[in-house]
Amino acid sequence: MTFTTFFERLQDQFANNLPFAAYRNPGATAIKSFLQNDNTLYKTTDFTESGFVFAPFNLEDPSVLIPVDASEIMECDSLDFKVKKSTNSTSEATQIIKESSAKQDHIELVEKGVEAILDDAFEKVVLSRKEAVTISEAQQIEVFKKLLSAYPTAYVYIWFHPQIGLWLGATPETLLHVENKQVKTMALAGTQVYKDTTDVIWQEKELHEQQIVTDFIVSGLKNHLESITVSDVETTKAGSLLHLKTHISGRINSEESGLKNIIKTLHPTPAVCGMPKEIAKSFIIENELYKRTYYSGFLGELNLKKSVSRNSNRRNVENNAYASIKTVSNLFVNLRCMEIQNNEAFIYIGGGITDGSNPTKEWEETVAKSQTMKKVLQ
Ligand SMILES: C=C(O[C@@H]1C=C(C(=O)O)C=C[C@H]1O)C(=O)O
Repeated sequence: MTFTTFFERLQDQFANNLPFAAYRNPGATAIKSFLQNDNTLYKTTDFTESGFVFAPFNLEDPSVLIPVDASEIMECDSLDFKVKKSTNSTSEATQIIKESSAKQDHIELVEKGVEAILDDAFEKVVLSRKEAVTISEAQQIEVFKKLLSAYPTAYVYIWFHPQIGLWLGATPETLLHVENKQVKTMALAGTQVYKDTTDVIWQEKELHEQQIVTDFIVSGLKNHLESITVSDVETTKAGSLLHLKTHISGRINSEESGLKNIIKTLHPTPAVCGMPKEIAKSFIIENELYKRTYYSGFLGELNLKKSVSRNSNRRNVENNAYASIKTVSNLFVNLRCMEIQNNEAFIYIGGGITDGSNPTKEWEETVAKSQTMKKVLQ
């Protein structure tokens, strides 16, 4: 399908108020989409269903599914398109007024978090905020094109359900990649602004907050996986930011260790919640000044059947005999994202707090992270 037809179909789906998800995997050129045939709000009950899942931060709230069986699946290539530059409509004056109270509020929230850590309530907590930016209504699907163009190495998506809303993002963080029994994930944390090099020095605070994430993931996965491998920690670039990343992989060791149990063990990881998980989660729900809903939840392909041919040299007919079906889930953490309501975009941004956190610097980190979305709203 051509890029133009693909986007016309997305636009029609949106105009008809029908649910859809469109996305491009990190580093890929194909853009895929699920267009749901009806406007039902389907939910996953145990992550055994097949489709596109959109799950909240708090799994006590429902996870939405666009089922394979109720959808048309389309695909196009993103190689051949250019994005038009448009002018920014946000008034600087309004931005400044909104920012001054937002800054004070976030600093106070972080101070509260640091105090709780010093009181030994927990070791790490990720604290976040929501910021409104005025946009023109016509921009909605155009913003997705801009994200595709600006962030080739991120997982870029647009997701819509008439009963939930419109979300977009360009996230650097994989929650889980599962192919049959093979599982891959990552520990991503620690942030600094990219300044022309990835060869940078990391402070103790960042190394510590990222190590908490690695340790949590590895110890949780030990109950579900065998042959676990953990890479060295590396610096990775996400837009104009740098993070610390460790790759973790292994093989599911028993039938009981299904996707549901692995998701429940990992999500939300200390990259977006904290350590210990449940205490940090309660602190977030009680103290953040808004409800996260789907920010820092996860989304992506759930239990899709994909056929793989074992020998690409054979002719088509024989290929079929050699093809096997694998079950693939490709889930990403919903970060660097926004929710669009009419002519307002709500950007969601947060950062990891430990005993070494400086509240003003944490505010600045959220400002830097907000640029990932603001860049495509200008
Ligand atoms: C919470 C966010 O990002 C997470 C927190 C990070 C940090 O605290 O340094 C870095 C990457 C992400 O794991 C966000 O982007 O909103």
